[in-house]
Amino acid sequence: MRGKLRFRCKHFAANLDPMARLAAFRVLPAPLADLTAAARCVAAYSAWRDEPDILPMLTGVRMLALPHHAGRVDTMSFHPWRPGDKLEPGPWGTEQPQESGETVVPDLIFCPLLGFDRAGGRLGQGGGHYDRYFAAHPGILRIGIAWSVQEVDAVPTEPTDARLDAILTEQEFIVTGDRL
Ligand SMILES: Nc1nc2c(c(=O)[nH]1)N(C=O)[C@@H](CNc1ccc(C(=O)N[C@@H](CCC(=O)O)C(=O)O)cc1)CN2
Ligand SMILES: Nc1ncnc2c1ncn2[C@@H]1O[C@H](COP(=O)(O)OP(=O)(O)OP(=O)(O)O)[C@@H](O)[C@H]1O
Repeated sequence: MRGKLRFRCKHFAANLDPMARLAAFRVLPAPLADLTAAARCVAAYSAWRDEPDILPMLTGVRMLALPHHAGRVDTMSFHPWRPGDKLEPGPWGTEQPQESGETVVPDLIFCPLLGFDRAGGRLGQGGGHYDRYFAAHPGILRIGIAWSVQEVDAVPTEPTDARLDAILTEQEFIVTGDRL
């Protein structure tokens, strides 16, 4: 399923009309705009490969944080980051903030994914990094970010998978939990 979804995502992104790409993920829908405005800290990610770039849409938030790996390890933390701050390659190939020693626990996490379903199922890159973080911090709201073509009927779930509260695509805001 990961292979199929990577392929889908790559070709969808490559064939996106430039105007559609410009318009995608530019404005937060109302419930998310209110939540991010009220949040002390919002976590996002630095777009990798064909992932949607959501950072331009989040310039107004009080504090932004990005995922950080101290090494090729299971765990992940979040470091405060300001637009313009330097990013460097992390141990898994994604870009991350420079080591600052400063970690923060966000109130809301916008997370990347490979696949999602309408029950809040999420398929990630396979490291279990977000799942472990969600398990350790169950109170944090989890909003998946995806292109609409990343939807599948049912993501195969494991007991350790944490369900998303909602998913935002270039077409739709899908509420999947009862926390929003
Ligand atoms: N933009 C972005 N940042 C992110 C994630 C993500 O999915 N997207 N992550 C989500 O958890 C974490 C990084 N975790 C990752 C885990 C595995 C692979 C991975 O399989 N990468 C390569 C192989 C890398 C290798 O083995 O050296 C690949 O896909 O080919 C990538 C990221 C934190 N930051
Ligand atoms: N809370 C957890 N505690 C311990 N192991 C976990 C936990 N969550 C996931 N794992 C393990 O991590 C591995 C990868 O998990 P999974 O396939 O769900 O990753 P993913 O959701 O695709 O990746 P990611 O969350 O990094 O985007 C699996 O072996 C899984 O059992």
